[in-house]
Amino acid sequence: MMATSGKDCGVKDGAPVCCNGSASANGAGPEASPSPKPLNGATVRPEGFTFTPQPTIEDIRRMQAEFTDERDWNQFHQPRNLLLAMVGEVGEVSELFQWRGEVAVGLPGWSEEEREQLGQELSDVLIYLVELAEKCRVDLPQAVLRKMALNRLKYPASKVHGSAKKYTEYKD
Ligand SMILES: Nc1ccn([C@H]2C[C@H](O)[C@@H](COP(=O)(O)OP(=O)(O)OP(=O)(O)O)O2)c(=O)n1
Repeated sequence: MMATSGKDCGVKDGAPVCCNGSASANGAGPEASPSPKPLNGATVRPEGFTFTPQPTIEDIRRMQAEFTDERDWNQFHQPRNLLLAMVGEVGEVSELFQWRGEVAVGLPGWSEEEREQLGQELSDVLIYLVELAEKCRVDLPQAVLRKMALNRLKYPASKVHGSAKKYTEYKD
């Protein structure tokens, strides 16, 4: 989703917190992106890819709400409808990958048309996900922060580094 670099999120007093950092924008692929500066010893990814900071998840919620209101479509956009619509769009993303071999980061060999198609299908998934969260009254950005804090607790880096095992497989 909309990611910003320069944010350092964690848990303080049992609650997820985020420290402000400057968000960086580039709006283009790896070549146009300056390498992000290391933060708190974090690894700098060699490809240096970041998202642009806008639109935020709230921006997307508002734009889709306007789109839906203008068409009198809320009657069709109940939670179950949105869930099924989102799953259908996930299927459309899958179609782009289904008959290929392993696909490497950056999608080498994909045409511009295929990349554009992927961007559209991923956007459909996100749009329906955000509206589903809205209609279920889930504050998605805050829910994500809490979930990522839980993930860090379940998977301490010092314990699971280099292993893809599920947390239930650890004995201690
Ligand atoms: N009832 C609808 C229909 C469409 N959309 C919006 C949200 C999605 O971003 C996009 C989905 O449009 P389509 O159902 O036409 O699906 P695709 O854009 O994927 O077209 P296709 O199925 O031809 O690939 O439009 C919506 O909010 N509510």
